[in-house]
This record gives sequence, C-alpha cells and structure tokens, in this order.
Amino acid sequence: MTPASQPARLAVEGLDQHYGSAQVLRGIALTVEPGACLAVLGRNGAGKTTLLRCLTGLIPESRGRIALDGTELTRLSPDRRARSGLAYVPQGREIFPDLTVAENLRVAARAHGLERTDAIDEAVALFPALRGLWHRPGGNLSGGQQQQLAIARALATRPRALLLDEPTEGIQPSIVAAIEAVIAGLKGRITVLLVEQYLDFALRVADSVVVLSRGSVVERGDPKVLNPEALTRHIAV
Ligand SMILES: Nc1ncnc2c1ncn2[C@@H]1O[C@H](COP(=O)(O)OP(=O)(O)OP(=O)(O)O)[C@@H](O)[C@H]1O
Repeated sequence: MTPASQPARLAVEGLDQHYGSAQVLRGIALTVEPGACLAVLGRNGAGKTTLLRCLTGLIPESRGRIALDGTELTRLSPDRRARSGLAYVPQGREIFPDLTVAENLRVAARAHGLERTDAIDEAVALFPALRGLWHRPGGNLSGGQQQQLAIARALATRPRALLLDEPTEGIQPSIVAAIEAVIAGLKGRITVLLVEQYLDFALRVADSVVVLSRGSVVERGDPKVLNPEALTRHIAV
C-alpha cells in the first residue's frame, strides 16, 4: 500500500497577474502551514479564482513565486504541479458528466499511479453518499453530490495541498455541513486553501484568513481575532 502523503507548506510571494493590460493580482504573499486551512475571502471580482488558477498553473503568473515545501512550482505545467501534490477543485466542479462516479474517481487515481491503492476507498469514506451513486453518470448528480464527488476525486490523488474554489456555492445545507465536516477532518493531514463567499462557513473551518480586494491582500489573520467590521467592510457588497 502506498502511504498517505504528508501535508505540504504552501508559500506564495510577490504574485502578480495581468489579463492583457489589466492587473488582477498585486503582490500577493501568503503562507499555508502544513495541514492548516487558509480561507481567501473577498467580493466578486477581487481576484480569488485568478489566484487559484495561478497556483495550479492554468494561467501563467506574471511575476512572483509559488512553492510547495520549498520546491518551486512557478512556471511548471499544471500537470507537473498536480504531480507535486497540488489538487484543485474548481468553481463549477468540472466533473466528467458522461463518466460514472466510480470512473471519475478512477481516472483521477490512475493519473497519479494510485489505482491499485486504497486512495479511492479513503476518499469515498469521507463522502459515504457516493457509494449509493457509484454507477450513476456524474452529469446526473445534483450540484451537492457533484461537489462531494469533485472533492473526493481530488482527495483520491492523495494531495499534499488542496485548493477549493467556493465549495458551498449553490449547495443545500445538509451537504454544506458534510463538506464542512470533511474539511475540518483534513486538519493536520492535508494543507487546504479555501476560497469562499460564505463568510460564516469560512470562519468556522479556517485557521487563518486572507481578504483580497482589487487584487491585493487588505486583511489577514486569525479568524477568532480579526475584527468582524474589518472583514465585512471588504466583503459585503
Ligand atoms: N479570462 C479573463 N480575462 C479578462 N479578465 C478576467 C478574466 N477572468 C477574470 N477576469 C477579471 O479579473 C478580475 C478577477 O476575477 P476573479 O474571477 O479572479 O475574481 P473572484 O474574486 O474569483 O470573483 P468571483 O467571486 O466572482 O468568482 C475581475 O475583474 C474579472 O472580471
């Protein structure tokens, strides 16, 4: 059996990103300690998804440095970053609609050489509802079921760091609670960077918080200590 991976330290320094002439990220610096959960908050258009897409390599960073346990990811392809242990659950889930739940999980595990391990069983153990949907095409699942599958699929690659883009968006409360319990259970095992608009959810699960506004970090700290007024000033529409 392949042993589970150790959580990695994710470090970002001086990250800039442009779309054409428009600068969307400005000197982003953040650190997520191994096994901790950092929530990135901010209004629509603040740059949260762009930050995640830069971390995954889906869009090239204009300037800056991204490192996982000190190993530089900057300028590596998305595939190389994924192989380094970075998993991404995008907004909208992007599961394969024509593949069954089982096949969605197997494709991910196989891409990481984990199809003959317990990686899928371990991921599905966190979302037992997926067992009852095993042979259903991904496209036939509800939004909440798809979100659980998307997170399980990412976990089936045994990541060292997990990037989640708004996992609660449009999801029914019972499944939001299940997702919250899973993220809480990953503490100490997988480093998590969570982009969220659902403030209460983010503050409950995160060990630390970064607030983005117009591409810059404007607040950061421990969610138990941060001034709620400072948070809502940058988040409320
Ligand atoms: N492909 C693109 N081309 C040009 N501009 C873009 C592109 N994608 C995003 N933008 C712009 O970049 C800025 C940041 O967008 P981004 O999607 O990262 O914000 P966000 O904080 O994730 O917002 P949301 O919560 O709505 O997803 C916005 O002004 C957006 O309009």
